[in-house]
Amino acid sequence: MRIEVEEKEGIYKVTINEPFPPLDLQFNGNKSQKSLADLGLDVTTEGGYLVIEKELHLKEHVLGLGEKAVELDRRRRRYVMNNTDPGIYQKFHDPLYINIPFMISVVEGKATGYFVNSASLLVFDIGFEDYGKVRVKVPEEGVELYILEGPTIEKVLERYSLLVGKPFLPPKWAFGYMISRYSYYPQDKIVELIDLLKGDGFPVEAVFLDIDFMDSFKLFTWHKKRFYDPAKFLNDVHSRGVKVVTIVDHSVRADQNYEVFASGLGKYCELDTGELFVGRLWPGNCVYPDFFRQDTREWWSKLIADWLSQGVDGIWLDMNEPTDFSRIDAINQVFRGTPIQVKDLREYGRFPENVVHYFKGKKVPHNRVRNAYPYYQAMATFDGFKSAGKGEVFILSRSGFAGIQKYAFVWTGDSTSSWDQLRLQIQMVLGLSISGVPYVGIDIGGFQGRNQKEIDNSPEMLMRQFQIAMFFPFFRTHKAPDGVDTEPIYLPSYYKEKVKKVIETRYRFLPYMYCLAEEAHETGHPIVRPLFYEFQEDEDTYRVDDEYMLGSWVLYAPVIYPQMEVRKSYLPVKAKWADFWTGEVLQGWVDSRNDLPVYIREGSVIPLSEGDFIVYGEGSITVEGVSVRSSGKKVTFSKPYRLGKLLVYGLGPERARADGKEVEVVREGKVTVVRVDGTVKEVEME
Ligand SMILES: OC[C@H]1O[C@H](O[C@H]2[C@H](O)[C@@H](O)[C@@H](O[C@H]3[C@H](O)[C@@H](O)[C@@H](O)O[C@@H]3CO)O[C@@H]2CO)[C@H](O)[C@@H](O)[C@@H]1O
Repeated sequence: MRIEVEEKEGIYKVTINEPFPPLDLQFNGNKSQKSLADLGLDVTTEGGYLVIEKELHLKEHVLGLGEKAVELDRRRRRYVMNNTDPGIYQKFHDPLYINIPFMISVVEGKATGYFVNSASLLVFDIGFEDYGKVRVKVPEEGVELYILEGPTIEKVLERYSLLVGKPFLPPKWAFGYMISRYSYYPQDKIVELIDLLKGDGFPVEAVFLDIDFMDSFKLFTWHKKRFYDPAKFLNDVHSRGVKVVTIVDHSVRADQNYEVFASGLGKYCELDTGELFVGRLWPGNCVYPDFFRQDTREWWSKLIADWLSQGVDGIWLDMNEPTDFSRIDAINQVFRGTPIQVKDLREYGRFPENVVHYFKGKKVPHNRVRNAYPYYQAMATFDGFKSAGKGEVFILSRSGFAGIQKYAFVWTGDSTSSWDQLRLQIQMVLGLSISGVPYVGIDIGGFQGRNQKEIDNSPEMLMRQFQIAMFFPFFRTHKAPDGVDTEPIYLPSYYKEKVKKVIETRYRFLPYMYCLAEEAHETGHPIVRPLFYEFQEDEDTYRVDDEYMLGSWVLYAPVIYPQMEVRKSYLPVKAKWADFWTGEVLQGWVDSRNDLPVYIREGSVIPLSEGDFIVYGEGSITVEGVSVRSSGKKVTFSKPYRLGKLLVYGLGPERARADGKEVEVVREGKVTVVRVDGTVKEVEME
């Protein structure tokens, strides 16, 4: 076995034999003096597999690996990395849509990252098969492996994003409330729905069009009756300040009279015999672009650019694991009319094994690179935005691989509206965040309609889903055709008001969330974070995965149990916290009776809507190019700033002066409110 180790700035690259990596990472390291053993690793071969091994310490935490329907600490389980459309999933189902071969190990407070640059079916066994070992099975003869030094989890993520790519910077509207349904139509009803929502006081930033907007599911077409005048539709929606995002699957209808199909011949996935691979998806017989090919990506980018140029604002890439129904349809066909029901067809929703791609001048079996398909599709789609001259990019992708953060938002797919899944959805979102994907969210409302007994269609459940998602970067309601309506206007008044409060609170924190998006773009830091990200040495935080942080300064402990009156939450003891609503200063295990338990960490300067700021002790932040500093007694802006109110937590002032002039100071509970409402450079408090 040939093994080479290179190093550069805290990153080690281990090359084993002759790899064929899916991502071309520009590393350029120097030859390292360290051996594999010095890095705590061992590599062996076992029945055609490479096996990478390391010790699993008794008090080690293992994090990451993308979208996994389990607890955030991945110990004592085996994970399969193979992008899959599960149709429906519950906790512990594996694999799901997004698989990222990147894990972070934390041993005695010291974090180290491991990234395996392979898009084939890897198996990560974290102390399951062998109690004291982490073993990664690679079905290849050669592989590229990167070890990323910490010592903090944050530093590992910074190094990972330097290596694999930094998150793109989305437009501000992407963080607002968006509506979606499988499927909204006809066009006038959508406009009416937007008016109803807005009329009831709900903001709407974007509307998503699911597959029924197309003519016979042909990509880049409009259904002639349902969208009788697309230009009018786009104009009607835009004139209401709302963006339009359309779904674009990877399935091109195989139809000689369909221009897109004809224009792409020679660029689709093939079988190893050289024949075109004709599969089945929503359009019936269809073909799939081979996104591993440069010429396919260029062709696709042009299609995307043309589509966007009519005024479409965003693209939703669905089914891009990639999924194909041909084998599922064939199996169902065999048993049609019999009492036999095949229970789990998930395995068969993937491309057959004899599909090949043309990648970097080689003919490669699909399974060797499968997990990177959505990455290359998203890359080509992103380029489409650029060639259309769009200043803003919005892509939502269901599947993903390492690097998807450079191009897209992701969400957790076809979730279920059940109590069990409330906690699971938080875990899945945080699991993705900690795997380098900051723009993530869920189907608020739970996608599944009425096809399972666990589904809870109660207003309380819908309200709780809005609540858990309050600070998730992606914030969209979406539902299957047979489910209840999830837009909040359909809720009974008590719950409607509660959801309004969630949306208002989210919008209140949007300026802060956007600062975090900028931080993610510059550094690779996640927007929502598990508690252990901020408090790596606090062992309690590794088992608390029903709370999350928004950046470093806001902790949120959503209510996830039915009829819960008191929410017990953990506020890490290394910091001091103030209840956002009351200003009460707290620490450790606390009880909250509030529906939205939000806590502010000491040391924060947090921009809110309407030019307001929270200040709690000494801290700083940069918002829209203005850097804001608080010494606890004085808040200074680097440029004149139109300030609304300062909400001062902790010890409040008796008197305040803005640029030397006395201003009003009032108390709201334990929060001191300094009202300024004007352009200032400095506010002093006594
Ligand atoms: O564009 C329409 C929606 O497409 C996605 O969801 C589909 C999913 O990918 C399919 O696998 C399938 O799932 C169903 C499954 O086949 C069936 O056995 C049963 O278990 O129910 C599953 C869910 O209904 O159909 C889904 C669409 O119904 C995408 O994830 C959605 O967001 C899109 O709205």
